[in-house]
Amino acid sequence: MPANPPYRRVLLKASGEALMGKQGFGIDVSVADQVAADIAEARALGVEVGLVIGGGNIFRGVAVASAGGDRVTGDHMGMLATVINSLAMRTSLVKIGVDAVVLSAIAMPELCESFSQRKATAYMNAGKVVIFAGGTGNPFFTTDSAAALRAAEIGADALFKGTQVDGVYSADPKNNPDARRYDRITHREVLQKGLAVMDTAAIALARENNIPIIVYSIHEKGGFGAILKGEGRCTIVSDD
Ligand SMILES: Nc1ncnc2c1ncn2[C@@H]1O[C@H](COP(=O)(O)OP(=O)(O)O)[C@@H](O)[C@H]1O
Ligand SMILES: O=c1ccn([C@@H]2O[C@H](COP(=O)(O)OP(=O)(O)O)[C@@H](O)[C@H]2O)c(=O)[nH]1
Repeated sequence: MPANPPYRRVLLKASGEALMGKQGFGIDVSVADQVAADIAEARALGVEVGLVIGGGNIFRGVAVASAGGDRVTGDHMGMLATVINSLAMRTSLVKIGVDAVVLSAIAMPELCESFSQRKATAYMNAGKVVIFAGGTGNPFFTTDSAAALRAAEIGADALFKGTQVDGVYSADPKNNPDARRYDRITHREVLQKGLAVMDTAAIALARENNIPIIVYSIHEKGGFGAILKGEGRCTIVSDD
């Protein structure tokens, strides 16, 4: 283990879709437990962790819109899905002794505290894992954008995107067997080439705030810790 992992504070965006495991819907507790174990490993390395979890395993707003319904209501439903996932992640973390708190962009005081930047920073300084629920609190955004926003607000050194694939490719690797994986690429190139691993608003916000993005597979057990130790498989998106 290096004496000083290169990142002191990171924001992890974990795919909601990954949380359903092989079930096709909802939460596979064994996946939530694995993500929690990976976060515990990062904490043991001395890295402070903020977490944004998606909602795609339960609901996406576009599903309502494409069925002829109201997109804003659909997005509200999607944001509520992220609260459900956040509560599940808190449970998985607390049960292995990791102190974690959920802060929601949408007030629901009976369930969790409301988000404020000052509260989030104070909890992180105190060593808690802060789980940011409810996305940005606004429709027409995604949890990728929420992750970039919260990363900037808490002064994260890096934004980790734990997703279904192990990095940024020249084309979507799910449909293109010939797609090549990048070890490094700049934010600008990802935007210019239209590489759709993360939404453009999130990449632009990270770029404006000089936050590198590390894309890796959330399914790789111990993958998060390995990258923090400078060993894992990933793509680093950075303008340096
Ligand atoms: N150029 C690319 N490189 C890597 N993945 C890509 C690329 N283009 C599209 N993708 C797809 O983007 C997906 C990740 O984005 P997203 O659906 O937002 O996942 P998440 O559930 O992590 O939010 C990957 O599963 C991959 O299939
Ligand atoms: O700031 C936000 C974040 C999320 N969402 C809604 O919540 C859903 C779930 O989030 P996302 O699709 O980003 O989840 P993931 O792909 O990571 O599972 C989205 O589809 C949107 O409908 C939203 O409206 N505003």
